[in-house]
Amino acid sequence: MAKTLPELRNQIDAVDLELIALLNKRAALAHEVGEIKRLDGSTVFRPDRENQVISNLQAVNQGPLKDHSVAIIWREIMSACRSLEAPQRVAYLGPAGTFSEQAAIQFFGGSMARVMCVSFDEVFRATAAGSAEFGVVPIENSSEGVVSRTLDLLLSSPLHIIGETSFLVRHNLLRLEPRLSNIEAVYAHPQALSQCQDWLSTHLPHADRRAAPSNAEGARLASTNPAWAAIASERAGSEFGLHVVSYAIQDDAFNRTRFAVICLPTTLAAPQATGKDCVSLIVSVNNKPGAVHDLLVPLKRHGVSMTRFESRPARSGQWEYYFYIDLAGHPSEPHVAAALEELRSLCAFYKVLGTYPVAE
Ligand SMILES: O=C(O)C(=O)C[C@]1(C(=O)O)C=C[C@@H](O)C=C1
Repeated sequence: MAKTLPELRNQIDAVDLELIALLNKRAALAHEVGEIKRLDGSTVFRPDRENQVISNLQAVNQGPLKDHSVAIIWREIMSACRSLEAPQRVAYLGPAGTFSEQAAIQFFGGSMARVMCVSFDEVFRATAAGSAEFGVVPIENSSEGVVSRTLDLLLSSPLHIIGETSFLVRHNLLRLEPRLSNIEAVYAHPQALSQCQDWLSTHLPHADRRAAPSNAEGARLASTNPAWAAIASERAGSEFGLHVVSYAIQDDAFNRTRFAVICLPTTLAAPQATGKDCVSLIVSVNNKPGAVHDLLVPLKRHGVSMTRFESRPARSGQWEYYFYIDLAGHPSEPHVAAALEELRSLCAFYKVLGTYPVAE
């Protein structure tokens, strides 16, 4: 006979009692690890170890929980364990409700300490100055391309990339009034305005498009005037008491944004190899015929795949460029090390931005 609702709930309560005891047992062990780290002065947060923990569990997971859910649950468990030592101070573009905040929570879990900044420049400054241990910044969007300010800041910054995270970004039109009519102006970060430009031209051709420092700040502005709207996440809407007038208005249904996690090399050295890693570099070559082709030769020779290739003007006025290159692999693998060494010998400028595990 099928179990009744009270019987099932009693069983769930009993399992939860076992879980809370086990979780606390786990937290006590993690705390012991934390003590060892405190004595030898090493960093509490070890993203490579966390990825290993999650992939070990996914390998034995028989469901019904999905592997993706296992990753989310254990990220939070480890975030809670880390916070017993000291919560990681993480800088990102605020206010509350930005996609950067969502990215930071996805990477560090909800037990981090939040350092909200007014611009990407401030995220870099706060992280380099030590008021935050880590920074989270958007690096590229699948429909709009690179976030050029982030790339330019990475060039001159002492910070390196130790991780990445990405998710589908859904933009919504938010407003005090639950209607699409009589909207004078739409506020959003310039990236969001351009990711929704077709929708805006079709549905709100007469509304003024106004740039805000962040989508969440746009939502705050929209909460001050009923004739204004904002493009932002549902979370930002509920933060500022706005209605969602239209859902998912981004022009590309698969609009994905990738974020980089940055820190000083003294906070955390490059994560160890996990088997699914990436090396990010910035290089430049002297402006001569075939120079870019030459860059690719060592990669081909040593069998290293290039997963990304972007260029940014070097601002020398000479039509020179910096190339932002991502390679699959880890420098501890001999073929990757050999390719990097050869590449370095060809470049007028060569900077390793970081080596880190690739996001799922
Ligand atoms: O294994 C460690 O180094 C730990 O500190 C334990 C633990 C965990 O909870 O499993 C916590 C923090 C680290 O980021 C990695 C893993």
